[in-house]
Amino acid sequence: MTRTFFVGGNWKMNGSVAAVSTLVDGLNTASLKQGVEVVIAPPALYIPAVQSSLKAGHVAAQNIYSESKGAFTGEISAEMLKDVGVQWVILGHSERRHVFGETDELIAKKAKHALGVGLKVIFCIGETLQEREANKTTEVVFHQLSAVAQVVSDWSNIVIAYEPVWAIGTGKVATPVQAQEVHHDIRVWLKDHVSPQAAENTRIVYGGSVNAGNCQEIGRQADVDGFLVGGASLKPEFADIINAAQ
Ligand SMILES: O=C[C@H](O)COP(=O)(O)O
Repeated sequence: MTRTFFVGGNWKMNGSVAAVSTLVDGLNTASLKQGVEVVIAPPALYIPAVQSSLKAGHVAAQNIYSESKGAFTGEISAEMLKDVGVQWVILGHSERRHVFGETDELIAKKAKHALGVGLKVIFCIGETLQEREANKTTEVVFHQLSAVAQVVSDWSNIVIAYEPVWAIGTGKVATPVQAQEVHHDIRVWLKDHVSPQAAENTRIVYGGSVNAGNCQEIGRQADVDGFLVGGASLKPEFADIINAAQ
């Protein structure tokens, strides 16, 4: 099976009514390669605006809580996303893990709930610089994967985003070889711990300082099936990254 190239734009906590309109207009008028799955994750408040105006892609939320409804001030649920027609959610982003203290267990619970409701999940994993320097990269990402594998058996609606924490927003992009190595290890892990089909079919995308200048080479790696882009998704160069699809 061919894995459709996937490019996500995670706007994080950036934007305004005016900026959303400019960004979406830019994407709507850009010349974009066909056959690339584009998913934009604006701040939740701007989801309806992007959803109603974006032509060449779908919309994701940047987070959900693991419960359906109730006394959880400030949170939104998978059911609410489904209710307004959102298909995707990002879970396990390193900023959720490190700024908001989300654990592997909570992220797994959210993933199970989101998938059960019918959402597709962009599941982020990745090691810190300290962990990489201690040669713990695979140990860390395998642990993050295992937490979800313990509660989810069907990975067909999951895109894995490998995002080394040291590369996020730092300008220090992983080399193509570094990205390929970890993506390959993740694919082997999927084969051994989920199924050969999951290994073959699951998209594994790279995130961390992707830009128009480095995307071609990284995107060419055998086990890199796309990108999750932060900073550059807020700029016109995001169209070039989409067009780097192999
Ligand atoms: O979700 C996106 C990643 O955190 C990458 O962010 P960045 O492209 O700004 O490094």
